[in-house]
Amino acid sequence: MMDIPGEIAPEQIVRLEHDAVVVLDQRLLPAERAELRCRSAAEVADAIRTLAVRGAPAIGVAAAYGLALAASTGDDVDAAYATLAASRPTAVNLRWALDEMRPDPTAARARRIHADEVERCRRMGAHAAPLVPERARVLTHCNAGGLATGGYGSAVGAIRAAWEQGRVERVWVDETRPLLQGARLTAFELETLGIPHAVIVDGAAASLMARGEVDVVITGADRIAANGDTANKIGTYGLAVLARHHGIPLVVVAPTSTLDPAAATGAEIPIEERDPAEVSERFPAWNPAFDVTPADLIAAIVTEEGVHTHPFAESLPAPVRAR
Ligand SMILES: CSC[C@H]1O[C@H](OP(=O)(O)O)[C@H](O)[C@@H]1O
Repeated sequence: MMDIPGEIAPEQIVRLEHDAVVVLDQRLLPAERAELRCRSAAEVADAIRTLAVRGAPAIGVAAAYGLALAASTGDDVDAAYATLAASRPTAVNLRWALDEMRPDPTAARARRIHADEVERCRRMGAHAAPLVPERARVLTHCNAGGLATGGYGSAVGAIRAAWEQGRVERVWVDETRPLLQGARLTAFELETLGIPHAVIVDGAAASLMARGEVDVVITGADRIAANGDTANKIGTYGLAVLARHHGIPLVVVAPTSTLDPAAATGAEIPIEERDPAEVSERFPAWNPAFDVTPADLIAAIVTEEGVHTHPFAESLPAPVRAR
């Protein structure tokens, strides 16, 4: 794999030290690179809740480190588990990672979970790249890069792998209101990777598609139900409807730690509602952080196990077990 100058290493995104879980504070990127030291599971939960660390796999990894920290400092592990599990409701990776850690809440197991998530991203990138047409103009939403997965990235990992195969002409980056994960984080990562890109306001995606400027839409996910219904950042469903209208494939890239076989359909996926002040300091607002895209609007779901197509209830693999 090519080393990319300036790429943020997995241990810079989130790591466990002897007395703290250290996260790169993504709220300050790209203007400032500052670390946040979380000295308890409660402080890790706060970092997840405030999106200092965010992205489904990355919050799972941070929670795994938080449980290992609690165990190493003699704190009540069950209480730490509950505190971390309650930090954000939608990304199933959070509960998956905590469940993987619970029988053996050690630093070594948490680090294994982190390393495995990054390796899954590399495998997903390799599976997804051939789905990207030659000279593709790719549209992506929110941030599903290394910052969101603890390294390499899921949707951005797929874009990176396709770029390295010469398949990408440019990337349209939805700014992704209200917290601008696209404009702040995805654009930053693509700049670091040297991949041509342009930030657009979320409302511009429709016109780009109508002008024939988009060949494929690639996103990450926060929870995928057994039938393939997919929860992702708010606005993804609208993109899916637009893509279907314009005959453009939507490809979801997510590790098996994002699969939730206990949710039969998207109706069972809890959707986080965040502080309306993130949308408007002055006026009333409604601020759901995610929406659900029905499986029939998704062309393919790519996990580290491969490319899965309809019917997803039969093609999706079981969630992975930590090694
Ligand atoms: C690869 S998971 C990224 C996923 O998480 C983001 O949400 P948030 O920034 O609120 O954690 C968004 O839904 C991304 O697609």
